[in-house]
Amino acid sequence: MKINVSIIGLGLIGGSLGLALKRNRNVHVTGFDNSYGTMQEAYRRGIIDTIAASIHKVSEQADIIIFATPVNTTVRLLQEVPTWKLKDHVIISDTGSTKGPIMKAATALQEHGITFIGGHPMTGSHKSGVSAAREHLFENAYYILTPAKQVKKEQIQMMQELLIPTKGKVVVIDAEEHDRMTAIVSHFPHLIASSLVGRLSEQQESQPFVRELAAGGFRDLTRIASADPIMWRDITIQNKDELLNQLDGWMEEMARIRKMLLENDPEQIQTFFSEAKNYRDELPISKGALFTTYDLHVDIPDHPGIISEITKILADERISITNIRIVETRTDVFGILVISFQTIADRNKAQLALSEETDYSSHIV
Ligand SMILES: NC(=O)c1ccc[n+]([C@@H]2O[C@H](COP(=O)([O-])OP(=O)(O)OC[C@H]3O[C@@H](n4cnc5c(N)ncnc54)[C@H](O)[C@@H]3O)[C@@H](O)[C@H]2O)c1
Ligand SMILES: O=C(O)C(=O)C[C@]1(C(=O)O)C=C[C@@H](O)C=C1
Repeated sequence: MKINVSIIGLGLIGGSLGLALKRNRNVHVTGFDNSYGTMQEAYRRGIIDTIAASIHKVSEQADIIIFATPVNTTVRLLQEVPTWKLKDHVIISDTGSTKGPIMKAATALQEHGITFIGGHPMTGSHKSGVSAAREHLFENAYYILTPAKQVKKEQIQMMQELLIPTKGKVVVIDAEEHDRMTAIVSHFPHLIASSLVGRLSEQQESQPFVRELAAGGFRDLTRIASADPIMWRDITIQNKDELLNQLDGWMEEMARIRKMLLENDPEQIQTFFSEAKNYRDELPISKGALFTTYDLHVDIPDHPGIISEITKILADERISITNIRIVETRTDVFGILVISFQTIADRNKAQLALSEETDYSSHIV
């Protein structure tokens, strides 16, 4: 018997989830999105098996319904759920970046005997929409579950089993704890990134050339400011209290930094940067598979045509590469070519092919 999963909202997360869940051939995915074009693309790309004719049709056959809509929309739709025709044993979940208001809306579902298990994959992108959806988005990333009170262990287990093909690390966390933790690691950094961009835009008025100078540092720190404003509007509204706590702490921190600048003590300034560097370097930052690449370093002789020689070997083996760059060209014999792959398997295959076809040594660092 197939498990019928319905996904509402087929953007980056809903689309990626459809692709990942369909790795289990026993899962049938029905999808609904309020953009018909999105549903068509999702069907064409094999993200969903069936397009639902309406949001109500999503629910009738579903064993599991997952909302992957912006969080304010999810709250609104959850309020409608008790009027939908549902299977008795249905489990409802979501992927929202905030959990407080969603779990509150879910309380009403419980009163109607409907099971709700909140969900939040801690991976994503500043890109949105179905075209950004990727099957391996969730690999190695934490996938948080926040079950409503009274949800049975077996139902949580069912949800955990459903998520196995995502290859994410499923953990159960209390919703309040979730919102406090995601405020510092995700939501507040988005506010800071957007406000830094705002500062640059302001300074550009008096110094038009300044935007041309924004290089790697500014780019890395502000990538997330390119994320979808509707998604971040909703998250900010829903996690307002935790964000205010973060902002208060940040303002105290900025006052300390101001004092440090005024005192201009080299030792104190170095300690400030050292402490941050040491802590940052030890962080187990999970990038989420979308931006994770697996690099192979190849020692290459410094002669023209070397890159095309190597890419031809990889192309003949049908190995896709996501990036290729020379990180070091030395005046002596060798340079280092770094080739990035999307999977470990591709990197291993490439290393084998290069060892068979060339004398260049390669290393995984
Ligand atoms: N983007 C991320 O990095 C990320 C990561 C983890 C979790 N999330 C959460 O996952 C959810 C989806 O985010 P996303 O990045 O996939 O957004 P997205 O914009 O890529 O996709 C949202 C989809 O929902 C559809 N939609 C909007 N209103 C709808 C409605 N009323 N009925 C049906 N479909 C509707 C949109 O057309 C769109 O296709 C959000 O709750 C977000 O907080 C996002
Ligand atoms: O990688 C990104 O661009 C993200 O913003 C992903 C990110 C985050 O890390 O803050 C954003 C929102 C989520 O709910 C989870 C992950």
